[in-house]
Amino acid sequence: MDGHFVNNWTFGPCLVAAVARTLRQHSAIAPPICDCHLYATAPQDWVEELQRAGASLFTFHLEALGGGQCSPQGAWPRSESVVKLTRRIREAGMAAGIALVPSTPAEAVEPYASAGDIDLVLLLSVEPGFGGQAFQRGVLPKAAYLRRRFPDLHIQMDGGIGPGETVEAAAEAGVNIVVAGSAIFGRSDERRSADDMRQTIEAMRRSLCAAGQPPDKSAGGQASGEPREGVPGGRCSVLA
Ligand SMILES: O=C(CO)[C@@H](O)[C@H](O)COP(=O)(O)O
Repeated sequence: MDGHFVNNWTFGPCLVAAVARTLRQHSAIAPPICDCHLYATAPQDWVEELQRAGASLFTFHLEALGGGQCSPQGAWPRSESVVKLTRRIREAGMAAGIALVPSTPAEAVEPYASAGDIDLVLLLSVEPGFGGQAFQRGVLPKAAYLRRRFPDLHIQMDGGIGPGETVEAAAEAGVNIVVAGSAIFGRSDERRSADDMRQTIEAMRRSLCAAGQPPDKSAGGQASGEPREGVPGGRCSVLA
């Protein structure tokens, strides 16, 4: 958070570097995932610095680059500045993600997902800026729509998600990565809370597998359904 795109400030590359170092030492996932979601007006200014800091996933807001608007004819553009940024992110060796605030429709990201410009779409399920807000169920149809259109795409959801109803609804809509703040940090049962959410997502992936959507083995999918060629699904992940 840069204090411009949202009215809040979090941290920059120095802390990302410290987190990445800690992840390399302690994460059970090798190589670890260092997921950076930029609430920044100029995400393009941070690519190389975050790559050097150890970021593995760089997600920026489509709205920051003016990409959340459709044409008067109702068409969603594939903006050159967005494509250029996704290329730079990938050339720097990171996965590229596009984030949408709750009011930006899923269609806005379709041109990039269709063209294979991105690895992930992040759907915010709260207004950006602060943790501890209530989950907005209205974003669920966006996830379901994107999952139908792009079975291979990582769909991440962030905001107001915790064990139980919210993670279940997200998983059912096709989300395969959830980000949780208050459901994990500052709780005495943080491990249980994270495990619980992970299990919910994995169980949903398993049932989608059974219905013909097996896991993406290349991404380390853990669902147990028999993989069927050409019918992908996402890796189950909980990021905190
Ligand atoms: O950055 C944001 C919202 O701006 C989110 O990442 C939230 O901070 C997640 O926290 P909870 O909603 O899970 O408390």
